[in-house]
Amino acid sequence: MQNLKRDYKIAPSILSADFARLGEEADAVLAAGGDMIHFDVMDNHYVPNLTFGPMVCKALRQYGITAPIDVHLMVEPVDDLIEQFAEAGASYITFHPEASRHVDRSLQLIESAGCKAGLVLNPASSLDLIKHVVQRLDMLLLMSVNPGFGGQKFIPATLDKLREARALIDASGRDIRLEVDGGVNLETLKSVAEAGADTFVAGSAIFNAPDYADVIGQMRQQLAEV
Ligand SMILES: O=C(CO)[C@H](O)[C@H](O)COP(=O)(O)O
Ligand SMILES: [Fe+2]
Repeated sequence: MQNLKRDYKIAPSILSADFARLGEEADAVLAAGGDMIHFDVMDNHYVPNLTFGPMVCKALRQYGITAPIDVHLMVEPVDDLIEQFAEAGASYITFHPEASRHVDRSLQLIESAGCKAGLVLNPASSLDLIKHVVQRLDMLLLMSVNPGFGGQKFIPATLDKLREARALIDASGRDIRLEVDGGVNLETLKSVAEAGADTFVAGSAIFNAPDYADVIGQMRQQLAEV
């Protein structure tokens, strides 16, 4: 057992929630122990699926959600949506570097809009992509599935990449959250935490369970053992 003593955060992805009752669902996962809402924005262009935009983020804030909202942009281009999401109440805004022509500029736009900034790397994308912008990052999100859909199987090569990312983050001297997204469940969570992640997106593992508090409680239990 390692004792890493990280500040672990669980980020339920509302991609797997009942969209007809989104406010109640967001409330329920937070009451069940979730730390932040993971908000997957898909444009049917960068990824082959279509979800929701800033109006829905704003509606969640107006409904009374005060927890951080972690906006994962799977859109191309990126910049036009940054200000809109900041105004809609986003806390973190992360994007895929391949989807922005000027990655450093997009990161600066997020910071100037008053949000925490992050990059998202697909399974085949190299960690070299963060090398020259690491001092602008508040979050690095490693995809452990190809983006576009919930309920996919965790790609095991992510574990080595997480270990490398953890070393890069520790060497940077910055407080950067290392988030993992895709196929995180009670079978994969512990190995992901041991590999260095501190923030865990889970959609289907939580929303497809009959009792959100029970599954989040089991996740916390596993994290306490890392
Ligand atoms: O970004 C995503 C997909 O592109 C989702 O956040 C992710 O897939 C969560 O779903 P699950 O936990 O069911 O894998
Ligand atoms: Fe996501």
